[in-house]
Amino acid sequence: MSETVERTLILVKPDGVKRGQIGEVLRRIEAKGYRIIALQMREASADLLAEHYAEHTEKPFYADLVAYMSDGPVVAIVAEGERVVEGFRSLAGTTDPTSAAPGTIRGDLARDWGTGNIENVVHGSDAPESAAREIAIWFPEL
Ligand SMILES: Nc1ncnc2c1ncn2[C@@H]1O[C@H](COP(=O)(O)OP(=O)(O)OP(=O)(O)O)[C@@H](O)[C@H]1O
Repeated sequence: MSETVERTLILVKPDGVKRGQIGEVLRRIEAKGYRIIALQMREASADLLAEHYAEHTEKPFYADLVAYMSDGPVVAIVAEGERVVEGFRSLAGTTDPTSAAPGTIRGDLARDWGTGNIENVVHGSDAPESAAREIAIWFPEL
């Protein structure tokens, strides 16, 4: 890897898997020009989610977040490319799908379903340091 090549951890969350959006998310990652270097479908255990969402375990929405993220399999993806961490956040759009810009994954593929959860189809690491931490959690073999 050259010095500017980064990796990021992307999840297609259970709502995206259930709604048949795996292919569309992969298509957008590849259409942008990032390389998919690892991919797996799995159920996220409570322990894995506690590690992944370590910064949120004390938040009032944490129990609902775990219920949402455990409600079916997720697809974990490692993508690679120059500035891919920032680039995928830009493809994903803002956290709240109602206000996420059209053209983004969340803006185009998600909305508020009245469940009380923010169901927003994808996760993307928010910084190169979190990407390294999250990739080690989901893909310890990498
Ligand atoms: N106030 C909230 N109420 C309910 N769920 C929330 C709330 N804030 C965040 N979440 C859920 O927790 C996830 C992680 O929150 P975070 O603030 O890290 O958002 P994000 O960085 O946009 O999303 P992600 O980390 O999944 O890419 C969100 O994607 C959403 O599913």
